[in-house]
Amino acid sequence: MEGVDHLADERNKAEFDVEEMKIVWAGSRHAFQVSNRISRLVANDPIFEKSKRAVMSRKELFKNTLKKSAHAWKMINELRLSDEESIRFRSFMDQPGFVDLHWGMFVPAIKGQGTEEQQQKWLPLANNMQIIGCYAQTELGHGSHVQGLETTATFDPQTDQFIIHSPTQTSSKWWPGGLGKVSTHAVVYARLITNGKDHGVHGFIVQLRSLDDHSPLPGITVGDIGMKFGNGAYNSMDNGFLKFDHFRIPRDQMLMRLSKVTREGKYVASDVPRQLVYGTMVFVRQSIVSNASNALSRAVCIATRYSAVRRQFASQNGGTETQVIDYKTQQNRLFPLLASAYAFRFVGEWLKWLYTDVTQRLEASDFATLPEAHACTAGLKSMTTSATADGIEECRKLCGGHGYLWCSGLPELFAVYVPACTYEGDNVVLQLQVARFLMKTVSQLGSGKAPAGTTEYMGRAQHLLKCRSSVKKAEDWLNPGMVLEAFEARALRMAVSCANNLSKFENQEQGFSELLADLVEAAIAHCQLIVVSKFIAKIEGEIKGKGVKNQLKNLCYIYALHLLHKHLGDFLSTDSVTPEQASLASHQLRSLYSQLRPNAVALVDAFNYTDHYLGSVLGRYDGNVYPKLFEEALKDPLNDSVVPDGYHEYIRPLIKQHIRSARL
Ligand SMILES: CCCCCCCC/C=C\CCCCCCCCC/C=C/C(=O)SCCNC(=O)CCNC(=O)[C@H](O)C(C)(C)COP(=O)(O)OP(=O)(O)OC[C@H]1O[C@@H](n2cnc3c(N)ncnc32)[C@H](O)[C@@H]1OP(=O)(O)O
Ligand SMILES: Cc1cc2nc3c(=O)[nH]c(=O)nc-3n(C[C@H](O)[C@H](O)[C@H](O)COP(=O)(O)OP(=O)(O)OC[C@H]3O[C@@H](n4cnc5c(N)ncnc54)[C@H](O)[C@@H]3O)c2cc1C
Repeated sequence: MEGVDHLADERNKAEFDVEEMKIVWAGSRHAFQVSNRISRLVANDPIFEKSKRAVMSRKELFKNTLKKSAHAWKMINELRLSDEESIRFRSFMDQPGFVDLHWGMFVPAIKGQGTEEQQQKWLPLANNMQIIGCYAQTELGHGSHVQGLETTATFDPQTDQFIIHSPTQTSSKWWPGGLGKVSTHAVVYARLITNGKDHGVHGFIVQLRSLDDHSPLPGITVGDIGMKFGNGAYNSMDNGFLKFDHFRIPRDQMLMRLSKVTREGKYVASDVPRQLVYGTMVFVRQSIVSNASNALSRAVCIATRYSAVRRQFASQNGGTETQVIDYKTQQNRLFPLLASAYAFRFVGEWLKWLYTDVTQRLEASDFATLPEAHACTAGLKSMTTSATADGIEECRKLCGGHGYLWCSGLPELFAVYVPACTYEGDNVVLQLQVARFLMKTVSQLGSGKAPAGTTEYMGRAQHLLKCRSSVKKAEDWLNPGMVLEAFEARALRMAVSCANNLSKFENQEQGFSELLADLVEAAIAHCQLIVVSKFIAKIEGEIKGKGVKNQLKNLCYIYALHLLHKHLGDFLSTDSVTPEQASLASHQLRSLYSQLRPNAVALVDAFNYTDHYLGSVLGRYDGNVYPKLFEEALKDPLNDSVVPDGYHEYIRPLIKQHIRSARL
């Protein structure tokens, strides 16, 4: 029935102030107001309609992306939207496209690695979209191993130019988003060579296409790398290839904030760490963590609302059938994902703070926290994207057969999201960076240098290596100190065990390669500790609104205890908990699920997503699922006619042949 709220009973059960929770989720009242206004602006504009993406051809989809991006840009200018509002606008538009890389990587690369003069020259052009840029780092042969890139930028002192060249097929740039068909410019990463000496990988601003007719400049071969996973999905993006044939650029187009080449061809390295050339990746990894909570919360919102609508099997005494959300198995799969969405939100907020802090320190030439910022952004990017990709797929299964329909919104969400486990650093490669950082920290214990920040707990090694959890009853698992201690003990003991095993090898690098799998597990344990500790910090802070804090506490302990349950092998093998304590944790978890149950729909309403953004018949706000599933089915091109195209060619002859042979 149109206009009826099929989830009204669920909403009436809520034991907290949903409006206040919306503000906690958004981060502040201001952020909530911006999101609320901008999401509705996008939802109400027919240009941003997105229900036909799956049935569009690649060309139609790409052109549709261009149309949406141009319209968004027009509105952003006409309405004089601020940077914050514009970012929200693009996010609610919900269509991957070249603008993501222009604003997300090209502009930040110039800001982070360009000199003042270079910024003054290039940023106004980029900010007005008079040039459109991308981030061209990865090559056909190398992505993870950045130092293995093959593109060269050789300085020619005669002409005061760099000659950008792709010496091999594997040196072709391959993957950059926005490169294939749109970008006029790119920040290209290439090996800098002066006077025959290779100085490693540096960034260069390179024009690729004519600003008059968009044709590639002489010496440039560029195109799209082809279809990717899923219909619609990430195929709106023109990921591209690029080959240079001795292409020349002026010397001042090398990004020279970190190091420079003089007119005479002298290479001058500054005293800042060379890793700052990776700064754009650190920035994007940080934003990907916040984005993980967006993607996971969308999937969880769909699965929660649908699980409340969907009924299967009558209860034992007959009567109405059971809502599938009332099955403990459904709760055990769904509620930890709901808790994870909140957990990733809060750790994302904290990571944003950490990133801002390290950026300010770098401005003041304080590089001390850079390794930690790198480890946190790399590790949390890896951990949250893996959990989110798995979580979206679990939400699809939680919706049964209908979850597999494109109109559930989940297949496309998964297809768009899953490359996040690979881009901005393969998730295993990134956890190994965390592991290196942890091994270094462990090796320095006892050296008098106290670990700080997220490794501060390692400074309490003497206690954490010996302590026994004092949990005695299920309620003890609601004690933040006891939960944290179990996670700290597990993370530290896993890291120390790796370090001990490493020390048995004469060659550290060889030992590291042998122990890669254990090292990744230790890194994940450390990252999970960070997320749990930031969630606990959140619930210990000031939180307004009736019942809001209570709900967040439940979610926090569900998050922590489900991790304990999932990684029980780690907790038991490191003696961080006993089997009895683990069983008390499972008992507590079941009780928390029962407490969360009446609040589940309200907790996903607090995300404040419009039906447009969700893009799901199953996750509709009003829960009016079944008639809308029919409506969607009838819109399919196959239903344009009752007798399908091809009947006369392929079906009728078969049937007729069968009838003939049956008569024989
Ligand atoms: C794009 C955002 C758009 C937002 C706007 C739209 C709004 C929409 C809303 C939300 C958007 C959310 C985001 C969506 C994004 C979609 C677009 C995706 C686009 C994808 C782009 C890319 O993939 S770009 C290419 C990324 N490539 C990689 O990540 C490569 C991975 N490899 C590496 O980073 C490094 O090479 C590696 C870390 C593996 C290091 O290798 P190694 O050889 O060991 O390193 P070396 O160079 O020798 O250095 C050793 C030393 O340095 C330390 N270190 C390494 N990296 C860093 C760093 N970044 N910072 C600081 N320190 C670093 C390392 O630990 C070693 O230290 P020591 O051990 O020596 O102490
Ligand atoms: C959708 C999408 C968009 C992208 N956009 C851009 C872009 O805009 N610009 C850009 O420059 N790039 C872009 N990329 C490229 C992306 O950054 C790389 O694909 C990514 O960094 C992974 O590198 P790779 O492909 O070389 O993987 P590989 O390193 O080849 O990974 C293959 C396997 O090897 C394993 N492996 C590799 N090294 C190690 C190791 N040292 N130890 C243990 N295991 C290892 C990995 O875990 C993985 O299982 C994009 C990629 C995708 C999928």
